[in-house]
Amino acid sequence: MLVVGLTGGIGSGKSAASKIFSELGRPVIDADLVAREVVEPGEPALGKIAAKFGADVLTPQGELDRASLREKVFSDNQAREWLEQLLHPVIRTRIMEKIEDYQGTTPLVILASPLLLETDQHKLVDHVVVIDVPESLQISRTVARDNNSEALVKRIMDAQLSRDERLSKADSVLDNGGSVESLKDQIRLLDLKLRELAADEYRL
Ligand SMILES: CC(C)(COP(=O)(O)OP(=O)(O)OC[C@H]1O[C@@H](n2cnc3c(N)ncnc32)[C@H](O)[C@@H]1O)[C@@H](O)C(=O)NCCC(=O)NCCS
Ligand SMILES: Nc1ncnc2c1ncn2[C@@H]1O[C@H](COP(=O)(O)OP(=O)(O)OP(=O)(O)O)[C@@H](O)[C@H]1O
Repeated sequence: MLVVGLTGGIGSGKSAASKIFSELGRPVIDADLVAREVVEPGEPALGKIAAKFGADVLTPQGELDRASLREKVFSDNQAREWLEQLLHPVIRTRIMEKIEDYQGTTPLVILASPLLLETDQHKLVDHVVVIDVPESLQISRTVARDNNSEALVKRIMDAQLSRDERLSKADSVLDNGGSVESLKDQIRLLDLKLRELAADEYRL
């Protein structure tokens, strides 16, 4: 099975691209969703986060108050690094389990992750696809989507690889500076190429 990493900065279009891959029948593992699973009530990580940051990172129902934690970790690098050291190993293990579950059921699986190249998640994939947009578009699309200020989006981008560094590590690039239709066309072509790569791997 070919494991394809799909990465890009905040607001670059990973979710949009994942949806298109899903429509083509490709299974997608979404690292952002995994990151949510590992802090659900009852998970050990949630208790550790509450012990570190205090009860104001929990909602009255005892769930993680994501907006509150977001403000804290993207204004304090030490706090962000603490959170990453707690969560990234757990997220990686869950991702590995999900990849294992797909073994033998599909020729290729997509791992969509904002931090594929920033963490050692990239070691889990055979091919890196970078979805690329100019930084100005990353900011405007994220601000339009979320209830986040431009300043916060820029701080989140500062915690991620630069556009050039990310592009330098790509095996394939999707240009999402145009329409969703254009993205679809690129993904249909890329999917053919990935299927060939998967078939080559099978023949080896
Ligand atoms: C701080 C948290 C609670 C904020 O939650 P929120 O619902 O606002 O954002 P969400 O999780 O949907 O992430 C949105 C985007 O923010 C960016 N982002 C998230 N965490 C990080 C990080 N540690 N470093 C850089 N960018 C990040 C990504 O582009 C991501 O797609 C959350 O992002 C989190 O738990 N982050 C730490 C875990 C992590 O690194 N997740 C990234 C996927 S492995
Ligand atoms: N080609 C496009 N044209 C216009 N809007 C787009 C395009 N691609 C994505 N968008 C919109 O831009 C926003 C960001 O896209 P998306 O949520 O897919 O990014 P993401 O990379 O998954 O972000 P994050 O890192 O925050 O999870 C969304 O509101 C999405 O609908």
